[in-house]
Amino acid sequence: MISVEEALTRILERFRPLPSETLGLGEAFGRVLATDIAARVTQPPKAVSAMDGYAVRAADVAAVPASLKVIGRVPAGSLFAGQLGPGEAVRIFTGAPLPDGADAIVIQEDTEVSGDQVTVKESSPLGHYVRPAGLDFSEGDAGPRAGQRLTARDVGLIAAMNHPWVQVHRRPRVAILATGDEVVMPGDPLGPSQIVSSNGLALAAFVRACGGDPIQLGIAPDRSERLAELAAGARGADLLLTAGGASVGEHDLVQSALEGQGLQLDFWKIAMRPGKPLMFGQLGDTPMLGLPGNPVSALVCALLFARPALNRLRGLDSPAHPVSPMRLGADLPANDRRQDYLRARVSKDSQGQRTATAYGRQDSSMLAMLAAADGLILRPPHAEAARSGAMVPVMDLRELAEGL
Ligand SMILES: Nc1nc2c(c(=O)[nH]1)N[C@H]1C(S)=C(S)[C@@H](COP(=O)(O)OP(=O)(O)OC[C@H]3O[C@@H](n4cnc5c(N)ncnc54)[C@H](O)[C@@H]3O)O[C@H]1N2
Ligand code: MOO
Repeated sequence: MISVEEALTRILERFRPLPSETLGLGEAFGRVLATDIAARVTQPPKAVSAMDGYAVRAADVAAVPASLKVIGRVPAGSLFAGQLGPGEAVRIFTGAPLPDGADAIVIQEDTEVSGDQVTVKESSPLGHYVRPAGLDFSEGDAGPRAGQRLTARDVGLIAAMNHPWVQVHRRPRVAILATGDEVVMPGDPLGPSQIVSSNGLALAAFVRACGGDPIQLGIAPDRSERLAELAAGARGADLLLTAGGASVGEHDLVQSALEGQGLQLDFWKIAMRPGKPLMFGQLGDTPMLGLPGNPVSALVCALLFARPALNRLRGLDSPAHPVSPMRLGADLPANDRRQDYLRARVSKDSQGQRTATAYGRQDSSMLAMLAAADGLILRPPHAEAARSGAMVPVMDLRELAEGL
């Protein structure tokens, strides 16, 4: 058995960012930029008013009340053709360019209008309510960078920088193959000793949450030829995930069946719980992660190993799993040689201090508990017994995996 760290290092060595593609900005949310963005325009392009009111010369309204002659109006999107002279004002609206000669805005609430005269009741210092050209950014300024996952804010900024298209990394294509004679799809006829398959659908959802496109290869029965046939559908995918058949029983056929198809095994078995029988290798051009069949093991391994691989494929450079220290809510016994990921409830006290309490029974078949869990308490190999109140590392499932 190898350590979790070594397994992750060996997995990540096999993955490089996928090539980029050009996408309309409207489709780019959540994708990872392949190039740096620089502003193609200056925003705002000219000095503009930040309020509805009157463009004035600050000097003319230094002493109030001041009576000015309104010589025109300038809504947003137009330009005032003339020049504003002493004793004059121009009616102006939010976002409209300042007329030449004006250097301050008086908001309309501080004025009284009569005919073409406006009486200004409050003075307005130089530059008041004026947004100078380039306040937000100037042409050539740096925007979002290559390797950034685009948020709604980024999309807004890139649009404002006048880019209709962006270069983003292609989404990883992930083939998913569930295995086992005992599993059938939800809703299908269920034999007396059969159970409903959750792994394929859960992994596909997880792949989507990680920015990939899942390809369902179906459920392979425990027969090598059929398993190999279905796995052949992974050709062209960026990653093959199998679930089940990874362990040591005579019916655990994934390794032998795929070795018959040229699988180059890199490693098999990790000192972790859940997830010990995980295997990693290469089937043709496609890296393959053989996940254990227990639903919790499959998803925890996907989180620990498939997610960093997918992050690398989609151009993100954040393979590490964020882990934060939390207070332990109940005693834990000493650990054996497998690194443990204990499903736990996390609560927050009034000071925001978080406490993680492991569920009593930790069985890798218990999907309901995983779904209810807020976090995974990380117990390194041979960790000593820990008392309630001790600080322990926890992976926060609610913050972490965009949907695990
Ligand atoms: N003698 C040993 N037995 C086992 C060992 C071991 O070291 N020695 N390891 C155990 C561990 S740890 C795990 S984890 C499991 C993993 O086994 P497999 O990857 O071979 O998975 P299966 O045997 O195919 O299935 C395990 C379990 O999960 C259920 N399952 C499978 N597929 C699905 C699915 N699509 N949806 C829902 N549930 C699924 C299956 O019915 C089994 O109950 O091996 C231990 N055994
Ligand atoms: O991954 Mo097995 O995870 O210990 O049941």
